[in-house]
Amino acid sequence: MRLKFSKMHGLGNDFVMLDGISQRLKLSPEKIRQLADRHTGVGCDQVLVVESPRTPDADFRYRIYNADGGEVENCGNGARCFARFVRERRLTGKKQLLVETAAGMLQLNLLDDDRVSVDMGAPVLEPQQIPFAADIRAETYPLEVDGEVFTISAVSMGNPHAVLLVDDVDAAPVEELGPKVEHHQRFPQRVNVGFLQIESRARARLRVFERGVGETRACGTGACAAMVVARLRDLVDDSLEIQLPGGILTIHWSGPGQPVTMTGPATTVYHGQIVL
Ligand SMILES: N[C@H](CCC[C@H](N)C(=O)O)C(=O)O
Repeated sequence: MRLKFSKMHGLGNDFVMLDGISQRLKLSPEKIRQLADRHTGVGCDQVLVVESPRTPDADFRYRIYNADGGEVENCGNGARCFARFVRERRLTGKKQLLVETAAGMLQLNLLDDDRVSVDMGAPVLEPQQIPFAADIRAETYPLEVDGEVFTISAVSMGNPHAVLLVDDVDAAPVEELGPKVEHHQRFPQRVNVGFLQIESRARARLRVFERGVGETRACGTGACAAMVVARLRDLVDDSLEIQLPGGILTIHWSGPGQPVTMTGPATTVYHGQIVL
């Protein structure tokens, strides 16, 4: 199968973007893993597929696959790159897009300063909807890992996130603790793991060990989850600049039941073809 693709990234969280409208795609988990492989394929954190919408008021549908081949519900950096991709491929002339994802509808806005703003929807905090094994909803939960108890918060942005507060992200045990929390039995669908350092009520630093990928240079849904957790604990105000290893995302959230808005760049690196 010969596939045309675009290689893109959002602050270094990189993607293989596929137009599933102009070309018929049959992508098994094995083919996704092959595409994502940084030695034998194109190499990326996630593979994103553009499809025609299934509901009348949506402009497109977009599907997200982690490098391990698993399909997931949401991808914030990917949503920004998606908006740039469909414009550059002339699949639309619009600057405001309504897009179906497995997590629900996303509103994407291409801004004049070349960034993309995404209404990521409202966070979900009920444990069983995250999903996370807990009797009642709380701001924080004790999580035992190898006999040590860590304090986490749990939230869904359509995809599950655990957030831990740390004093210094550079010294955070991302590689060692990340996979153990990702695969913790209290997260039946595994989980993305954020390490969050609050610098002020308007600035924070974040590293994310992503479900199905490992540590990425940025994670949009992770930044949204971190904002929600910090805001609920009254550590930040409604607008937060989050510094990730790959760069800065601006997140706005005015409180429970309200949507989280994420704004940042989306970059096209090159276009290519691959034979799978
Ligand atoms: N990098 C993506 C998150 C992908 C989440 C994926 N790792 C999952 O399993 O939910 C983002 O910018 O939101």
